Amino acid sequence: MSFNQQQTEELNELSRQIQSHNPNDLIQFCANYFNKRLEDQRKEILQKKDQIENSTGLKLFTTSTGPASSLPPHFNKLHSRQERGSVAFKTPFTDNDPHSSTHIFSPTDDPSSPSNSQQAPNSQQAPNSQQQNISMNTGLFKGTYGMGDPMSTDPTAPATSDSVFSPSFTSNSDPNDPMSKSAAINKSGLNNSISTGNFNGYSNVGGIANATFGKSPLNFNANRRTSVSAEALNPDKFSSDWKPPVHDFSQEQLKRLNASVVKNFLFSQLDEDSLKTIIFALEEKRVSKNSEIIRQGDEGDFFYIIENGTVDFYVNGNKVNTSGPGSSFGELALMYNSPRAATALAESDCILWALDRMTFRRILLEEIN
Ligand SMILES: Nc1ncnc2c1ncn2[C@@H]1O[C@@H]2COP(=O)(O)O[C@H]2[C@H]1O
Repeated sequence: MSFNQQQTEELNELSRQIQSHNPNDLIQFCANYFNKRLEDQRKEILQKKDQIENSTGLKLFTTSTGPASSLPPHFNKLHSRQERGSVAFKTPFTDNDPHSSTHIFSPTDDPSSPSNSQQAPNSQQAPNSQQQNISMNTGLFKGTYGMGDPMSTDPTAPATSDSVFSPSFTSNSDPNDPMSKSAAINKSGLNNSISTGNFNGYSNVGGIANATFGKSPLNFNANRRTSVSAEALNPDKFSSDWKPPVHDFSQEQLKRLNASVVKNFLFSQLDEDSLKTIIFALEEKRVSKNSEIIRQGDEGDFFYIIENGTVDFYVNGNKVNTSGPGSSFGELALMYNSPRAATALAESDCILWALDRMTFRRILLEEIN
């Protein structure tokens, strides 16, 4: 088989990058490289959006304006969409998180260096492990950072109803497209790297202890996988009768959800039904200090929101990030069907809310697409 022109150009450029950086971790480097390519491609589409709309008269990205159904009684006090703020998907690792006043970047980071393994080559905004990004109260779903702005230049934001993909650019039936509606995951095929059982009460998952600042406490990633098995990600295995989980909450949990997570969980692109679905699909998970919540290289199983506590992130053993209450993490593997990009360790006892992979993809990503 011969490559077409686009494929040849992509491969040539990748070769050039590899030759110029000579990375130690080739697989990680390639992953970073293509993530950056994806970012750039989306950014370009955003920048051309108005131009295309003006010249064609077509509205490429419509915003859902349908009437919202009512929430169940427990959530009558949920904030209105306006009160929840404007939000869309944002990953805080490949560009500056506007919530963080302490986010520090080094423009000279080597993309293949362990401290920067999620960062794409040539990025001007690489998180530097020597300059820790302490982003308390920041997160993917925190509002007020210009999300919902159709011309937002956040290249990492997945498609929202206002942004990113034009109908001609992405096919909803392309299983290779990580944002494809058909690229659903068969959860039964997933390896739950941190099983729900580990969260039943405070536990020390993985026995990781004595974390030292800036370095992972143990060689926790020795068995790092560099790809996610085709079986786990086979969209054909998605069952059409899938239903999102509906959990029972105690009054006390509802109160906490209402007071913290829901307030910070700003799914402004979701209609009330979807918001309700997401909220009832959340599972409370408590982890004890030093527990491994996510292991780099594993398959993605849950997306997490931090209600309480602090979580540290390590890439190839180097601490790269810290998140606190209101932040969320674990979105990358679910969004891109990729291995976990970092290890997440509880820096303190934490209360987390976990959203399973299927609900994340089927409700959240589809809804904001
Ligand atoms: N510097 C970082 N690089 C990659 N992932 C990070 C980083 N800091 C925090 N994370 C989070 O760690 C998570 C590990 O699982 P995911 O790859 O699904 O999603 C990742 C991010 O949410």
